[in-house]
Amino acid sequence: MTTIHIAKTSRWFGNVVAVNDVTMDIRPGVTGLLGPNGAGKSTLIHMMSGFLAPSSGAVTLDERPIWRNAAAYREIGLVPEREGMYDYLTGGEFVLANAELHGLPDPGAAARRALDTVDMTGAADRRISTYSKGMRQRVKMASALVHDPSVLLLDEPFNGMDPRQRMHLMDLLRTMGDEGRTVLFSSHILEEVEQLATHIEVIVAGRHAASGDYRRIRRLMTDRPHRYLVRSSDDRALAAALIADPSTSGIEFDAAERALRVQAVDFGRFTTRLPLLARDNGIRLLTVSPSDESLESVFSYLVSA
Ligand SMILES: Nc1ncnc2c1ncn2[C@@H]1O[C@H](COP(=O)(O)OP(=O)(O)OP(=O)(O)O)[C@@H](O)[C@H]1O
Repeated sequence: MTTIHIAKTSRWFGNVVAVNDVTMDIRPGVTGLLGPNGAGKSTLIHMMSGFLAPSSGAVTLDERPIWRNAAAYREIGLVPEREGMYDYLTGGEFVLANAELHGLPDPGAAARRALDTVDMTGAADRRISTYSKGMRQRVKMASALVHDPSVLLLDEPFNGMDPRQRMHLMDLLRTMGDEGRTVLFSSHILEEVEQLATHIEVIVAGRHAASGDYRRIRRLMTDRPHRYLVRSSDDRALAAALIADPSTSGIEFDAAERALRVQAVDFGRFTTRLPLLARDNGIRLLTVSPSDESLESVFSYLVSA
């Protein structure tokens, strides 16, 4: 059972601060590292896997520093986002080369076991250049697992996978988490993280924004104020009715859109109250559309909360 502890850790590149004073623990089981593009997920993962030194703070594996600690590397498997594979090798040769680099006592057996875990035994003798995106991903997984690490870190592993490959990988990661390994994967898609992770850490613009199980993260994301664009048969009367209702905290008329811009207190209350208010006042609703549903706006709300 292994825990990665990230303590007051920052990493900057020149004057770009990629990770800013982050503190979190990654424990056994499956953790999702959720954040929009450029949030600092890869930089954090590279520090956890010993590829990158923190500029300040510390990243440790059961109290031992990871940076420049070969013993720690033996306990960590990394599936990077980018592909650094030799296409002229077969999948089997690639995994075997990794087993040999780790200095394992029986590299052949270790490679066979890892390929079997990811269901690639049948395709192990084919060149990597002939593999689909999902097969390449599985071979990367096998290389990361070849030394039977207690920690598995995966950077955006579901990118470019079809639904079947996605399900297969989810099952595999779930099993590893259930076995007591410490599994962390990054993603910018909430639904993906919800399906798999028992624990979620959210990172935005290099800062740690939230942590908890998916219910807590989902609640944080839906209970925030929402903005809607609303058109109706009588915008003036609707605005008067809405502003008198506790579900609404602000309204303005957008002349260019010929619509109301409504700031709702929270999602659930507004969406139940709006149709009732319209009906009671004899108003027809023509358009109701959320105007700030991008993941970025959700994330920036979390950071400012
Ligand atoms: N080697 C580097 N040199 C300069 N800037 C970097 C370097 N690596 C990362 N950054 C910057 O640090 C920030 C965080 O990048 P990072 O790749 O960690 O984010 P991410 O959440 O993994 O995003 P993505 O999902 O797009 O890869 C970005 O602004 C990025 O441009």
